[in-house]
Amino acid sequence: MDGLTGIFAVGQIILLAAILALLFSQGRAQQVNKTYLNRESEKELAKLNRLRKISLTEPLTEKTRPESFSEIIGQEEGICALKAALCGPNPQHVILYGPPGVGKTAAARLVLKEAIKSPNSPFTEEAAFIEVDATCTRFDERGIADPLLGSVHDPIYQGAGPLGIAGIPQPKPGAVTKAHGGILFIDEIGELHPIQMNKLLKVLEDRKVYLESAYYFSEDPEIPKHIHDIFQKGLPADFRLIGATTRSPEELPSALRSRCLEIFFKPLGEEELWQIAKNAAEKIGITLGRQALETVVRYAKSGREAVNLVQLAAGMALGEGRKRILARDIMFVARAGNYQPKPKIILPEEPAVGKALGLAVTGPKMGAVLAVEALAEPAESIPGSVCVCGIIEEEKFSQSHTELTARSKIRGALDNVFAVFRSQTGINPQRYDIYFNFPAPWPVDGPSAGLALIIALYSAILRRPIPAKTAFTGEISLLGEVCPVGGIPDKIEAAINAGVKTVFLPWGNYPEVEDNKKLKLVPVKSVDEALAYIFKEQEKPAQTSPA
Ligand SMILES: Nc1ncnc2c1ncn2[C@@H]1O[C@H](COP(=O)(O)OP(=O)(O)OP(=O)(O)O)[C@@H](O)[C@H]1O
Repeated sequence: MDGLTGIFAVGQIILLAAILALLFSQGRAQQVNKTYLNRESEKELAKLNRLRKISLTEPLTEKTRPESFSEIIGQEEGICALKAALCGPNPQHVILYGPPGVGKTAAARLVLKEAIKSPNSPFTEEAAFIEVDATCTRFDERGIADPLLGSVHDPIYQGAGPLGIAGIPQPKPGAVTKAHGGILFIDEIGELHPIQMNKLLKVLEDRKVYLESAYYFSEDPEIPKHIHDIFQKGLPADFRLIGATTRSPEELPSALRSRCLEIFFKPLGEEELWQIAKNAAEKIGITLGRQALETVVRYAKSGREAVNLVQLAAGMALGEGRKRILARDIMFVARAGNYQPKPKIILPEEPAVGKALGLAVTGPKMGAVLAVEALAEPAESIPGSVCVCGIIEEEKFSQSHTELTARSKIRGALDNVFAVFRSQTGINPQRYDIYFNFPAPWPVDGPSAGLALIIALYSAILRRPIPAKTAFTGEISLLGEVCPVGGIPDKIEAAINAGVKTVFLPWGNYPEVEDNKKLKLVPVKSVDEALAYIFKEQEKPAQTSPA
């Protein structure tokens, strides 16, 4: 018995010694490991600090970035609306629409500072401005990673740390929580994945984010209090959203649009691009001659392009020891960057047969002047042919899951034009071979070209010249009425920029027109009236401002 006890005791001692040896070797291994990690970390830190000591000069893009609203050129209306939306006591969510590079991001970045200055603003000095680009917000449908909305790091994942080892899920706040109390700016919001868009809408509604995890149990006493709190009450996400997009409003979900104030930034005109280029050159301490500015304006389609041209040309000039940018520097940069000169409509200086000017809208706040050419020759056989170039022939649209195809609106307008022409003049247009051409850089559509079309047709068949620098907009009905159309303010602005001197427009649109001295506006109720004023030179009282 005693012998057995002795053997047992010896065994216990050996076991204890083995356990102690194991623990010791583990402890030592950990110690070695820790020392190794510390040494590696120090090396990496030293490398990082060396990198941080290296710094290049401030990029020219940074130097030319607008620092106040007054430096954002040509967007006074948009900025005024943005301030109204965000600088008052009840800030609203906003969507900024507009073509690329016209100052949307620049304005969004400045508005929070402006709002904080306002005495009754709910934004405090600490309010955050968080910027996210929807084209690169990645997410995982299981909610493992979502830098926009927040995610949960579940204990099954590697690197879950002490909480993970203890089986505790860890919530990670996303940009919506980081922006709490401030502004979340989502650039290119139109590109947001539909799943994220829906989740974002829910956050806008609740003003908090609810996170979920299969590893969360509300009864688990091991889970720390703050994690219970997050899973049960959600993470705070009370911010104001500014979304910016180059898409048109119809392409954005209506649920988002209905929650936001929609603000449109306009494409920049020649004078504005001129000013932007001039300011950019001043900011980087270089001069830009008149010819160089003219070249910038010819090639730049946006504020960003104007600034980019100046910056690169400045690099060239400085490289050659010059403090002045020449037109040839801009030309070189434009050619190297494959910039194409902007299509520019050349207005006829003299009255011309068969050449009318139409007014179009190519997007939100984007008006354009386009030429409408018509040629008519007596046909060899009746009916004569009709040839139309430069228009959209057919339109496709979906309705209740059905794909429909319709004739384009301009095709319909053409049919009305022939019918009205015949009833107005008694001349059968089928006795002619008729050619229409729209020499625009994009395919033309819409019923508002009706008035320009009938004027061009009348001029071509009756060989009557159309007055120079005169543009027409208006839909015509089968009975010859000139009906109201959309986009009048933008069309008028485009007409002024192109050098048009007289615009014929529908009487019904006249009240929308703002007072202006740069253009003669002639409102008409019928085709008959328009033809009379243009071709029979009847006196129409000139009106330059709405009655
Ligand atoms: N209206 C403007 N006035 C002054 N500078 C401008 C203007 N528009 C653009 N710029 C210049 O171009 C740069 C880029 O503009 P910004 O990022 O604001 O354009 P954006 O409309 O947000 O374009 P995107 O839709 O491509 O993001 C600005 O930092 C500024 O230097």
